[in-house]
Amino acid sequence: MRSAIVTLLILALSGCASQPKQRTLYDDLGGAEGIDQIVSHFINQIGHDPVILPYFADSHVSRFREKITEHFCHISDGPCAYTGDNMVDIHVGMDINEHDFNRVVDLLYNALEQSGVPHPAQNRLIARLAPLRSDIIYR
Ligand code: HEM
Repeated sequence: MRSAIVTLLILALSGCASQPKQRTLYDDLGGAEGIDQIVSHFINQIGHDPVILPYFADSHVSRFREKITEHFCHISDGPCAYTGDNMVDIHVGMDINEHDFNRVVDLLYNALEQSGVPHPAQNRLIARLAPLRSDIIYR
């Protein structure tokens, strides 16, 4: 009886060990700390870009930081809910063209590079953001 219980315990424990948590894009971006760093570099990139900065003239950096952090976390399968506005509502009235959209993507690439994110993870994040393009441009 005792050995049966021990066997069951061992089986239960090895069952736990054989199901490791699936590695997510969030993990590959460096988790919460990594995304914090990416967002800091991204905001810095925007702050130095003469074409993109004017779009943010009336924005609150602290809110943008909080919501874009949640957004990147959520879209990369991290443990966060996105509590900001939807993509259309945010960008409506900005009349963003394709050129400026691509420019923001380039700024994000720069931020990912500065944060030391490996290239495959950079491309995976951008691939998840790309489908949002039609909600953002010409609104
Ligand atoms: C895939 C690309 C993009 C994503 C995922 C994205 C996402 C976001 C998010 C999450 C916010 C904060 C939402 C909130 O406050 O509730 C935001 C705000 C903003 N975005 Fe975007 N965005 C993108 C592209 C762009 C582009 C291309 C521009 C301009 C060229 C832009 C300009 C802005 C501005 C100005 C704000 C601040 C709005 C405000 O303060 O009310 N975004 N964006």
